[in-house]
Amino acid sequence: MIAIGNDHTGYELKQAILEYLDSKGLEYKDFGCGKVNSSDYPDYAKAVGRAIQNKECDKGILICGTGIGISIAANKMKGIRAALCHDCFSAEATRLHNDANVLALGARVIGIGHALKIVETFLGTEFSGEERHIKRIQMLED
Ligand SMILES: O=C(CO)[C@H](O)[C@H](O)[C@H](O)COP(=O)(O)O
Repeated sequence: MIAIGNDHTGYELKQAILEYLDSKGLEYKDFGCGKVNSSDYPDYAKAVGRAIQNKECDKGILICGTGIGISIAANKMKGIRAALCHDCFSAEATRLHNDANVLALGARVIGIGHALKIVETFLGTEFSGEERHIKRIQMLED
């Protein structure tokens, strides 16, 4: 189950991602926000992070204007490894090496087509499980 959340800047991109997830038969839970003029990205980072912490969801996607604020917020939560990715190489590497459980995107930075490829890459890549990466992730947790 994928948790998804966005601030006001990310609504259109989220709708495109939801359509993509539907087309692939992937289940998600949408934590907002809807189409509003203004909202505060920490609220949505917190909702998505909590859903992962309590194991309601196993991965998350967060969107704000740059992806920066919402990833900073998510990364303050224990067990959350949010990766801001605007290219497929990073999206693949962060799954392989960091076992990132949240993908952050900047809706004001990249186009929808590119973002969907990044989502596909992120969701389609498994953690490598290599010992050195497990050790480093444990160091992050500690
Ligand atoms: O947090 C951000 C920057 O790191 C996001 O891009 C926000 O979406 C942005 O700050 C929202 O700005 P706005 O002027 O309130 O639309």
